[in-house]
Amino acid sequence: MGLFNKLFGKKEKETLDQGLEKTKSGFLSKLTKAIAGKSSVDDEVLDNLEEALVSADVGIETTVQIIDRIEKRVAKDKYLNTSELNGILQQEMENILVDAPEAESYTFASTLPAKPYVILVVGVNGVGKTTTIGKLAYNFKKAGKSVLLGAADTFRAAAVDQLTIWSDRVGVPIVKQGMGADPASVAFDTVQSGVSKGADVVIIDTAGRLHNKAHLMDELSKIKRVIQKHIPEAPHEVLLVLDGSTGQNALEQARQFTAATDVTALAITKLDGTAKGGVVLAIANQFKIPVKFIGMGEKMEDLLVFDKHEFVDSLFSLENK
Ligand SMILES: Nc1nc2c(ncn2[C@@H]2O[C@H](COP(=O)(O)OP(=O)(O)OP(=O)(O)O)[C@@H](O)[C@H]2O)c(=O)[nH]1
Repeated sequence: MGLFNKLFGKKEKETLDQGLEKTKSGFLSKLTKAIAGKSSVDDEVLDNLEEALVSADVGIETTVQIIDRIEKRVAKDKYLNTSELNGILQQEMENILVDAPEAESYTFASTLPAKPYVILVVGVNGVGKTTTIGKLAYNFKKAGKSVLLGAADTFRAAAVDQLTIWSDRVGVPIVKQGMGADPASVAFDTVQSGVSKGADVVIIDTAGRLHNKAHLMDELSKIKRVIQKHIPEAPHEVLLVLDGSTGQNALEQARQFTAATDVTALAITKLDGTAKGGVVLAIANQFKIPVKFIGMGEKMEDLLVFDKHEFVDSLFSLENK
């Protein structure tokens, strides 16, 4: 994503490097062990690489694909030095990560493809959905955009309260109704207000109850239908928030949400402080949905626009600068 590289400054790289420390400490030590003292890429090297990837929660399926690609590129028993092999592994890990179609790529600062640009945020409770919405609002606002939030998670009073706290903290308006109100009605009001106020970005929070797929599907499609009464092309983004620290469980949530609605992008949170950062590769690869944002901490500044090159590069970098 050339578009994002410009925005990936020293500060972002530091946040990424620090946040991924746990993931890479396990990964890199196994990687080093896999290659150390080897003079050729034999089955043992490949087995050890496989172990390094699985231990970082890249998941069996994706790991096997990466190893297969490496095997195809590297003639068996051919000598490669450590940096050559690292380079190939790094490239193949990047290749696994899907890019958003050019038309759907955006940064906080770039001109958005629609006005208002409507982002519907989905995900189960506790994954960091509200925090991510707050961080998105902060970043868009900082880039000079007007933002409106919609509290369509009306199932729990706490969800509306929490979103209100973020709207105050960031200084952006919020549309809400009473607890138990119809989520679709809140979404309708929010988009209507966004249109009449000329907002650049409308971000709508939804309830993430997973106990019943049919229910989730109905609720999300109803929300979409009412939004489309105002803007037929909206929502422009359905952003699924997943908690990266739950590793393979996040994959299960992705499975359920992608079955219930058309998810267009992923935000993976809580990658700081977990050794399971490789799950980003597993999720992107398995669902072929681009990761657009990653959460690297609880503060407003801790949401990064995902850059696959920088992400993989960080997994391989030995020390924090
Ligand atoms: N370390 C870390 N914590 C995060 C991140 N994102 C969110 N959190 C924390 O995770 C917890 C849950 O976040 P919420 O935003 O409240 O989660 P939610 O999905 O909206 O859940 P409910 O509000 O319960 O519906 C909070 O304590 C956040 O501060 C992140 O990227 N890193």
